[in-house]
Amino acid sequence: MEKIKIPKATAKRLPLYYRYLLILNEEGKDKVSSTELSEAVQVDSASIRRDFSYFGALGKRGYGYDVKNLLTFFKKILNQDTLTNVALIGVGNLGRALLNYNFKRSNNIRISCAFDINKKITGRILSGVPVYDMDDLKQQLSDQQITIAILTVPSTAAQKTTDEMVDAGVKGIMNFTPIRLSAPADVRIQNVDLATELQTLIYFLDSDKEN
Ligand SMILES: NC(=O)c1ccc[n+]([C@@H]2O[C@H](COP(=O)([O-])OP(=O)(O)OC[C@H]3O[C@@H](n4cnc5c(N)ncnc54)[C@H](O)[C@@H]3O)[C@@H](O)[C@H]2O)c1
Repeated sequence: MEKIKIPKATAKRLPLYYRYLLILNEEGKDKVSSTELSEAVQVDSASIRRDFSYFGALGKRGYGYDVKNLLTFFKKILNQDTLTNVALIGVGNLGRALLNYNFKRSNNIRISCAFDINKKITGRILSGVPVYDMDDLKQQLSDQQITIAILTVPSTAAQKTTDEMVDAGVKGIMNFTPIRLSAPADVRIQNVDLATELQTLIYFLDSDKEN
């Protein structure tokens, strides 16, 4: 499939659209208007129309969008036809919670291997996922062709493990540690920070009160 260059903000909204379209499809709905989509995913309809315009004329004026067509299209663009295997580094409190969470139910993502340095857990299978020693990182990632990893090690080990992951060919890191990692430019890092998200929420609630 031809790669379409789309703005980052649009790319972020794609999974939202996809999830809602799945629901509509399950309900047996054939078409959806941008207004209906807008209410469901909480994105203004002008943005929705603009987002969809990047993918060509998918909608017809006065008719709305064809749900099945859109689904087929998003499936391809989001790679939902293929299962993506990811690795988890650091099987502590947070790591175990993520292992327990079955990503596959809503997305085609699966944590297929985990790594740790703690000999008490390496060599075991937790929540159906084998936990390997960090010494096996390079070999396992290469064997399983994994280029995406979730990082849940203590902050003191964050940069060291990042260097190891980069050396093992990782190109995308979901970073749960509070450390701002340094990595080569071709490695994408997505930082996840509950505290910041909560602070944003508090900020919005406070400013709602003022208005
Ligand atoms: N982003 C968030 O919202 C959020 C929330 C909670 C925790 N965190 C962060 O997530 C990280 C993990 O937190 P936790 O509570 O699960 O910690 P934890 O101590 O329970 O688990 C860390 C695990 O990493 C392993 N580990 C240590 N050094 C390692 C290394 N060099 N290589 C591989 N594995 C190694 C440990 O053996 C342990 O199993 C911390 O950095 C914490 O600050 C982030």
